Amino acid sequence: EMYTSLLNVKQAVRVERKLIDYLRTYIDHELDRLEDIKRFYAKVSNLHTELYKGPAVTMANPLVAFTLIKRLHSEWLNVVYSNEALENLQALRSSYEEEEADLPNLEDLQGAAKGLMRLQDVYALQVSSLVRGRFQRVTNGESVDVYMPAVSVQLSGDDCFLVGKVAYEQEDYYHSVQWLEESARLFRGAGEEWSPENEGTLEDALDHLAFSHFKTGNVSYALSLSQELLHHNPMNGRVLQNVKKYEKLLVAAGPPRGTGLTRPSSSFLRTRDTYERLCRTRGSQRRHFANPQLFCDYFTNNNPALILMPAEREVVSLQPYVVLYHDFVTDTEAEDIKSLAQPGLRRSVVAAGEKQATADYRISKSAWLKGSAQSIVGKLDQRISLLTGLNVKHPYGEYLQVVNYGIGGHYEPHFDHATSPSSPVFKLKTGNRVATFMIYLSPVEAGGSTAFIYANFSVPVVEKAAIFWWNLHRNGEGNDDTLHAGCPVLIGDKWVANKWIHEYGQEFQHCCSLNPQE
Ligand SMILES: O=C(O)CCC(=O)C(=O)O
Ligand SMILES: [Fe+2]
Repeated sequence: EMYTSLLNVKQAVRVERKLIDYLRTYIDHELDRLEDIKRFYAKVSNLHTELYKGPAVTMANPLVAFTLIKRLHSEWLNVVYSNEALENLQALRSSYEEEEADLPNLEDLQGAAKGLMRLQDVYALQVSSLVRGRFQRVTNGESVDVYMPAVSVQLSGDDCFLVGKVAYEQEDYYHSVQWLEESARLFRGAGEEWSPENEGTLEDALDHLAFSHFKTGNVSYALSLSQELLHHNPMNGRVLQNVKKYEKLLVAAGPPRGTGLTRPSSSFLRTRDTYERLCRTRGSQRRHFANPQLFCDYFTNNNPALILMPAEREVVSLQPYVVLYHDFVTDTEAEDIKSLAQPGLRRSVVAAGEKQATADYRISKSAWLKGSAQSIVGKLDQRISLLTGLNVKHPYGEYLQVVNYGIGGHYEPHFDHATSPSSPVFKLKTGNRVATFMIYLSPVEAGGSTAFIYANFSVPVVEKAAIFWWNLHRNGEGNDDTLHAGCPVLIGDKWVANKWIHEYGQEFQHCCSLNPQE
């Protein structure tokens, strides 16, 4: 599950570097082999142009006759049946196989492709721009850059084919049409040139594209693509059948209907539009001047420990109550926390009934850090306690959960608190998650904001800052306004750390109330 954490993707670079070395060795050996063959070729052809001009004369020489017979009996055989090519290839393959455990698998490829399609959707990116290495969306009929990458990578026809095929296999023709269209265009542009690394061909792209169009109701386009395919391969029986079928359908159906290209439905359609709007606009926070109750200050919480080093507090929202503490951690602390977490990173899970399971709606890896009182984790606990006035010691606070997002990594709208009595949140026997304290351990170049769906605002990632909110009303009921999400990371390597604080242990710090409004 390499695609679920950018850290693992970075590690994959090292594997490819080794493969490059293996391929260099292979090429060198093959070049040596070809040199040897060329030398033999030159030797024999020289003999024929120089020595054998008058055969009767030359063969009278027993040495010439002997070497001819020897060559024909053994030298040619050794050259033609040489095992060297196979040995070279086998050496390459066995080196490659040594790295196999560290190579991405099919699930990784599919996960990465789905990540690209997620970014396409959430940020309304144009596929035709993406394949040119640009992150653009159409606004008022014009392509505008959402982000300008420092390095731009173009996609090949085969790259697009693979993304399109992942969509196609999920019967998601909305995406397969767009990606296969680009694939066919790029394959056409590349001409008939064959590349050994490719998985698909123009024919494959046309085949999948035609069927995708047929499935979305565009029969006439499906027909013309199939005809184009037959032009390249007139003997493809299946496509010949399809052409007949499409022609019949077109006669029967009369003039074409509008085609139905709609995005596949998801589990959270109701909040999807708001979620995506909040992710797209970095400036979707409310304006401070619009509400004087939203302010910035230096906060000490009346605690002597904070008087000399007050926290820079920014009240972001009142309902739900959300605050940002700027510069909550130092660069070194953030780096240390990330390194401590690295060995323990595992695919993130979500509550599924009483159990926990992986899900497409949360793409990241996470690790739990216990840490003693003297450790960095302990120091952060202390600082969280000072700021929030809450008891964060285990089991009143959960261990620190460090999260690293993957390709298009995200966490769709959810509550941090348990919404069912059977939730694993209650395993600690310290009640529900009353509050969330989340630290942004890295900057993110684009995307990755934290969006509050019902409250209608989003907070962009602020490196080294921490965000805090109450999940429960004072009467213990969950506050629905805290429905929130981690937007897909467009560009960057996003790391956060979650500290979830429970109800118990706070009796003197955070008083209960029966008023459901508080
Ligand atoms: O990464 C984010 O911005 C939000 C993460 C989150 O909500 C969570 O981990 O529960
Ligand atoms: Fe959350």
